[in-house]
Amino acid sequence: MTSRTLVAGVDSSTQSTKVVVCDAETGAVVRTGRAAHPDGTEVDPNAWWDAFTTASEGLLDGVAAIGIAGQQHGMVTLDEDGEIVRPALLWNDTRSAQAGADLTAELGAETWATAVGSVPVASFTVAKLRWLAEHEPEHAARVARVVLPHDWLTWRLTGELITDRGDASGTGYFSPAESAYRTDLLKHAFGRTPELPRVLGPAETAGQHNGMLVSAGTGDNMAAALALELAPGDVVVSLGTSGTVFGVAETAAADASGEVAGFADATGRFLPLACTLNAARVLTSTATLLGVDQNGFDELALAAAPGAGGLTFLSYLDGERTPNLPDAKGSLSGMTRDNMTPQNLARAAVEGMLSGLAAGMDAVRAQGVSVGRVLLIGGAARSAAVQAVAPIVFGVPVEIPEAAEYVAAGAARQAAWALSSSPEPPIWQGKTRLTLDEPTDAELAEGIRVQHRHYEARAVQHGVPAKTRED
Ligand SMILES: Nc1ncnc2c1ncn2[C@@H]1O[C@H](COP(=O)(O)OP(=O)(O)O)[C@@H](O)[C@H]1O
Ligand SMILES: O=C(CO)[C@@H](O)[C@H](O)COP(=O)(O)O
Repeated sequence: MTSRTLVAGVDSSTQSTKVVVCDAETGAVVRTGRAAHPDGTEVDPNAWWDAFTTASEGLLDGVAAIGIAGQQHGMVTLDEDGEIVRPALLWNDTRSAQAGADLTAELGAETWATAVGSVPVASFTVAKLRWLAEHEPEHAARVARVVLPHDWLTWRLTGELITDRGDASGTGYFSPAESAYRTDLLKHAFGRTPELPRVLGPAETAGQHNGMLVSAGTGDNMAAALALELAPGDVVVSLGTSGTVFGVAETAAADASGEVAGFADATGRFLPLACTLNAARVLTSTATLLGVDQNGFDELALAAAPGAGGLTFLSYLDGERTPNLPDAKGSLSGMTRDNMTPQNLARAAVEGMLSGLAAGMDAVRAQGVSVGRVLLIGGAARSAAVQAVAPIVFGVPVEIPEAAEYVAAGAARQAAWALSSSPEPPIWQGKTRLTLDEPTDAELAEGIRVQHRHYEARAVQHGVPAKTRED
């Protein structure tokens, strides 16, 4: 009997760590594990290590290589001794909104987009570092190294300060087009240049851990793209804590409007991406309000007619990133005595959350990404209501890849690639995909999108620009 080679992939995302162990040749999943992260937008990185240890317990025997994918942008600061200076500020922590606005005003949106592919809103590491320099100078003074969540976990495994193009492209001080750090921009934001992790190529090796090869790792969205083997016309919509829309591109994006982040991917190409702060948790919060569980929520939403009787839910429950309204609050509009039902509210939550992503899809499309079909992934893609509403709101065919942890699978595929020393990632067996029913009433579908855009435009018009806020 020939023994098969095993590889592991880790997804250290906002709410949890997931680990998958796969057959390196076929990609077949043989073991999985999971552990929760603490809530909150600032987290001690040691909690991610603990979650990784718990989630991977008993899974890694006989594994030849491992790759780590992580939530993007989080600011992990280390001192001279490698100690954590302060809890990491996560991608969804909006206290750095003013810093992002200031950086944009100081150099101009066009300059940032050209230099690093993105305009620095609150999520970007560069804005968080500016916030640290301004608000916690005693912590800033201790910072000797700045890394991202996946870099920190890779460092814990290997002792090497390593990153990859994909995750580095979310810092705001790395040029995806040039594949090089822009330390001038880091210095501009932070006042000096702490040590940064070395950027590896897609199939390079970061080091070793307990006899396993450790690959470069990457950001969670880049890992999902690697797992899904995106073809031209494929656009992913991921419904986790964040909502993201992205496709693979051959050239770097530079959107000075700031709606699309011009990231690099994990294969040497590019990953234009729009991100919202409000996805799966819009549904869970609304379910809690309605006193139902996820299945009960789906039943309610599916019992309402498309359009939710005219209710429009602008789901900015955690502020918003796209559009850039860090201080926005959610709103429910169009209420009448007739339409205020639990069914319509549940439906409006699904339609509102997905409409925000449809707007992101328009922005990604405007960057030259063709949208032939949507691949829907992430925790909330499991929702029957989401599956019913997504084809209506997106207006293109929607497929649900076979239930799987795509971020962790992408990290595992990267590990298999690093192990193979081949120029291309291994070809893994195609996963089956469920094609969702397409809408029959295009006019109604357009009505939902138009209504959402109307309220979104109003929110943008009345939104408080970061530069006029009082901290
Ligand atoms: N059937 C479902 N309906 C709606 N939401 C769901 C469902 N299953 C899981 N979720 C939600 O998905 C989220 C987790 O998704 P995940 O993609 O793992 O997030 P992240 O990667 O940000 O940690 C949680 O908020 C969870 O409540
Ligand atoms: O900030 C972004 C993308 O730019 C987020 O997508 C984070 O990478 C967090 O991802 P999830 O935990 O929601 O998957």
